Amino acid sequence: MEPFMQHKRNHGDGLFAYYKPTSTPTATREVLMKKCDRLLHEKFGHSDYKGKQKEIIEAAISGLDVFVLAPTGMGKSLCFQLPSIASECGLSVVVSPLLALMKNQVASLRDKGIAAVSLTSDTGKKDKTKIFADLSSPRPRIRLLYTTPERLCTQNVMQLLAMVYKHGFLNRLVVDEAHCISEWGHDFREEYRKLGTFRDNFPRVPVMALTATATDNVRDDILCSLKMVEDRLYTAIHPANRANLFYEIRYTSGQDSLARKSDIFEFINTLYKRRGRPSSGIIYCRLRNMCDELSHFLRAKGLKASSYHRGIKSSELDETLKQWQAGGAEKGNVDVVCATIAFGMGIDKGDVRYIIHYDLPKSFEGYYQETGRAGRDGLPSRCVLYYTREDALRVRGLLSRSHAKRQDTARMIGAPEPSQRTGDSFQGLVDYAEDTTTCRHVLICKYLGETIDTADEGLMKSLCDKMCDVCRYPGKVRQRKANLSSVDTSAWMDDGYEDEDELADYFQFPADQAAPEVEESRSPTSHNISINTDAGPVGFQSAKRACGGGEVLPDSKRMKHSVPKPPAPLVTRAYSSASSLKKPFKVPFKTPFKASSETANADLQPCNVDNGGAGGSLAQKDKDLADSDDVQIAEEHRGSNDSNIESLSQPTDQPPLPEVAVELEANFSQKIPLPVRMKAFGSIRKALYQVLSDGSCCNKFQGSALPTNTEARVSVLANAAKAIEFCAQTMSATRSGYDDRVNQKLHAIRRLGAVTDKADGDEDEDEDEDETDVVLAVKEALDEWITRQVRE
Ligand SMILES: Nc1ncnc2c1ncn2[C@@H]1O[C@H](COP(=O)(O)OP(=O)(O)OP(=O)(O)O)[C@@H](O)[C@H]1O
Repeated sequence: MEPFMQHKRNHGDGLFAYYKPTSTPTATREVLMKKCDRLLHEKFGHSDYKGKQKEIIEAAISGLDVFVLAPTGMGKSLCFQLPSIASECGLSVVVSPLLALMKNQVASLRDKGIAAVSLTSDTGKKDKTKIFADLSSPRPRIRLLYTTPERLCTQNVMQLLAMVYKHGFLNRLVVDEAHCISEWGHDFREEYRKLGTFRDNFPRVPVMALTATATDNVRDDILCSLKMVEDRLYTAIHPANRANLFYEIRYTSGQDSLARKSDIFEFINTLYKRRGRPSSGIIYCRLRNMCDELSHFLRAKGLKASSYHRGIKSSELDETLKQWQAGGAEKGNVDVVCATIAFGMGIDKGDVRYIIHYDLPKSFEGYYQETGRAGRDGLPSRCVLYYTREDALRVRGLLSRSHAKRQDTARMIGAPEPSQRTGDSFQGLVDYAEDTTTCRHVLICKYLGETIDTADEGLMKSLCDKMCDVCRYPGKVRQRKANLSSVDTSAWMDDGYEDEDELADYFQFPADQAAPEVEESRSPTSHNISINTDAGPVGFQSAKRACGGGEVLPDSKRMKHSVPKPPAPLVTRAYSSASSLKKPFKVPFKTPFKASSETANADLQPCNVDNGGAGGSLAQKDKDLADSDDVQIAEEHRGSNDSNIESLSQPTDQPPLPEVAVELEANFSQKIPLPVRMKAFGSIRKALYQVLSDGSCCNKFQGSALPTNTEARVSVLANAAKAIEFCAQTMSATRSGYDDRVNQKLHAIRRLGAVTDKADGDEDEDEDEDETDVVLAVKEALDEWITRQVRE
């Protein structure tokens, strides 16, 4: 077994590291280390190294490959920044997943007078020219070049680096947030996997990979992908524990959002009173509209709150970040940010005193990363997670439907079975929340693959000195858990992945995308739900096995036994383009679609709709559901048909879109009037046609180009538009919500058409949700068409 495979986070001596001597002369190393010590004070203003920083830096300047696993806020950046500037000259290339992360680091380095630049889609032409000129010179002056994996792997950049390498000035490759490399990592980004070519091209250049959340599998995957070499590898693994964070779960039931918001206000207010001044904090919400609602609520109560998500203009986001970083003491500044995961990696503010999760994150690692924004100055800080079983079921439903969709797609295109990693990570989080007997710190460390001897009192005290609700007030925690809705574990065992037909009816989202908006008002207050109440060792065993045990993840069986069926009230006749697209495209028009008052000014070509099919069954379904929330919402909005769906004008040089016959997907609810849906469908179809018909973005669809035959092309795009419309419709309980979602899809289609360097624009999962829907819908329509061709 390779040495790195043996490394485990270990709490015995706190740290675990391998070090191998290299050919770098000792004298040179000593000189460089002295310089690092000096720069640590002079440039970075720190009095001493933290954790294993010194050893890591020593290994780096010795020319070794380095793998660093250290908790959030430990100071990983310094581990590559310091060696990069300690050497007399030469370039370090830093690969980072997020523009925001790069921006922050580059700005901070430049403030210190260090020649750092970023090369991304944001970089202006002039700056790009300067960077290229400098790197092509015989002795480049740039010391740190931040870039994305996509850009790094372009021919231009590789050629440029080849020149730097030839001149002997390519010092190292740094891969920050390296878990993105691994399919087992929660932020997996396919493009990262190409980074191994760096080693092929520049074999003498050392590589450093850093992450806060890597299980054994992830670690092995990273080392293997980057082709890091065993006999020149230094591994530094820090314990994951953040002893200064107080972890707490607040158990509630149902979706009483007012009660939860009030509770959050009380929590913040009490904290302010206790400290005698406001404190910085972040409240994470899965949904954008909840960020807005909550920040509005808190502002109305007198707190300096602001919303942060990808639905807000980036200039406004920059402003919010600035105001929050400045703290709320000044007029106009901000204390608390209500944010989606867009506000995540790269946020480095020392004095964040609390992190609240308004609802459940989608993965354990996400939770760990997000809580890791708190207390980076080492002072006590609080992390509160609001937990309801209804929410757990909702997220579980999303993830399982997404998994089913991936399986479908994989089967269709003959790709390997997708891993169940996301579902297992989420299960780990549910087990963590359900556990009221084990210290939260212990649970986190165990989840991340550490071995903890709970009989070792000294160790236990060092992990958690009454810094979690379970250790601080165990009785109260158990009492509070009684607030949760009751469970029916038999449902857990009986339902799940078996009923493919039913699952195929659910809305499907990619597991690694932000959850879609689901109107709170539609949520049930109690269900027969299937949560494993007997978490703790057993629950965690599975999570650990899933992420750290080195085993490839199981089997549909495990999914079957651990994935509950989403609660009935959330189940509408949902989007399933996979199944719906299997139906042959309908050419004959049953009932011509008539332009009504609300569609008279629609910028779409006339379409035809099968009212008899869709409408008829809808009427029956509405009758059946006469008392449901859906219908009530529909009643409220009946008659308000003014559309806010954006128009996409068709370029004059394109011929008008050919007419198609289409039968929109039926739904139980008629909350969105059919003519409005038809208009949306037309706009989406037109947008797809404009953006995709030249074939320029076919790489997004596994290289499949749209059919050249006009009739087939029209059919594919209409089917895709139908799926996208239904996707927007299914998740909307109100007209305005529907309009917003359709507009988001239209924007996503436009983004697809823009020439982008994906990672550069891809700053958060949340941002890409719509784009992914669009891509999936088109892919499925294409697959369906290809399958039909083959059959015929
Ligand atoms: N030796 C040190 N002494 C004191 N503070 C330090 C030291 N090294 C780094 N820091 C500070 O620790 C904070 C966290 O650093 P950094 O952002 O590099 O953490 P990280 O490990 O990359 O965290 P994350 O994974 O959450 O991004 C920064 O504010 C940094 O200035």
